[in-house]
Amino acid sequence: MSIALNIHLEYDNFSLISEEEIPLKGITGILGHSGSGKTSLLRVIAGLNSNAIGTVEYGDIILQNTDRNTFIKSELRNIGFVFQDARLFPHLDVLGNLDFAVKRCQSSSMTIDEVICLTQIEHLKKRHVGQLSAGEKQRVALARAILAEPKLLLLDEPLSALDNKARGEMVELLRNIHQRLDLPMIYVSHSVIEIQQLADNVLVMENGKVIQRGHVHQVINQLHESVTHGQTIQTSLSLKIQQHLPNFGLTQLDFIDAQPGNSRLYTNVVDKKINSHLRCYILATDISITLQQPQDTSVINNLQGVINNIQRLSRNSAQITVNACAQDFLVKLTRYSVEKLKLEIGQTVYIQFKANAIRSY
Ligand SMILES: Nc1ncnc2c1ncn2[C@@H]1O[C@H](COP(=O)(O)OP(=O)(O)OP(=O)(O)O)[C@@H](O)[C@H]1O
Repeated sequence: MSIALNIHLEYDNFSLISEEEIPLKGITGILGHSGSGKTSLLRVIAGLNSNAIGTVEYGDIILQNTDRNTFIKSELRNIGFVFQDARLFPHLDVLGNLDFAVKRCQSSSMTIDEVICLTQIEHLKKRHVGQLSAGEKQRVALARAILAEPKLLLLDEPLSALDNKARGEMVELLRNIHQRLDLPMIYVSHSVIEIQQLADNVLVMENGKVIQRGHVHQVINQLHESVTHGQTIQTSLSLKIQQHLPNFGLTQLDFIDAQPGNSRLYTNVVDKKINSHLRCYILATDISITLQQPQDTSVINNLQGVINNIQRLSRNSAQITVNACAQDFLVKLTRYSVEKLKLEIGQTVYIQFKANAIRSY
């Protein structure tokens, strides 16, 4: 099932044109600069933008069809929305805010206590909204949205006011909730890392249009610097947890489809079960290239590969794509290094990166 959009929305200096099919499975990330139209698109889906012209279909349910004068009101769409600012009722405590949602949804199959447990806010029940941190407010907003039992949850930059640690915890929480409730989500952000860590499919927006779409790793590995907007290019991948080496503070990883032991990689110890998958990324600036197989090096990760692309990024830097173990790795080098090593397409090289270069939240 999917949401099918064929929409045109016009403001004075901006138009959103979207002919898109968004899968109602997994988490879809929408990535783009500020002002690219991400929120406008979410608002159209939620029924919060009645100026939009065209059709919005949820499976075979028509949510909007301008030609037929059909427009299902937002409150009847059964679509949850968590905004950038949590939008809680400031005069109520946490329970009061959640009770309010329960009263509006007569048929909730989850109890308020179950949702409180799921969103890990037991200790906040009696607190007033003014006594909550930004991350705590977002948990409560999430609990409130879940209590209404939406069939789809829209999240508009819910982590933008959080520090790095709280972001990591929220990403983990959102992933758990998605899995436990099998609740499709559309998640908007301008952070490549948030989208990389959370989304299964990604749409990239620019100037009111979707310019790129596909599986998360594929889209992120093809992002152009104009979209990453100062965020470093990265290799996005999922690796299998092979074993933990607690004495060294390391976890051994492998490519998901690789024969065991063929292509060992190491990262700083990760709290995940053996054989589970780690969604991770390596910044292009964290990988270096050598022409000979490194010997006696302190850099723990070394892979042989072949250069399959060299792209100039600026006057003095280039992005090199090295295919190693059937995975493309993106490497950012200075023009000086590219010329010094005489790098060219088809050449066999070795890439190397430290354990802490394999990052995840
Ligand atoms: N109600 C409105 N009236 C006029 N212009 C609007 C309105 N809402 C949004 N816009 C304009 O539409 C464009 C897209 O806005 P939108 O909020 O969808 O972008 P965004 O990608 O979500 O940005 P951000 O990441 O900053 O939230 C912007 O130029 C914005 O100024």
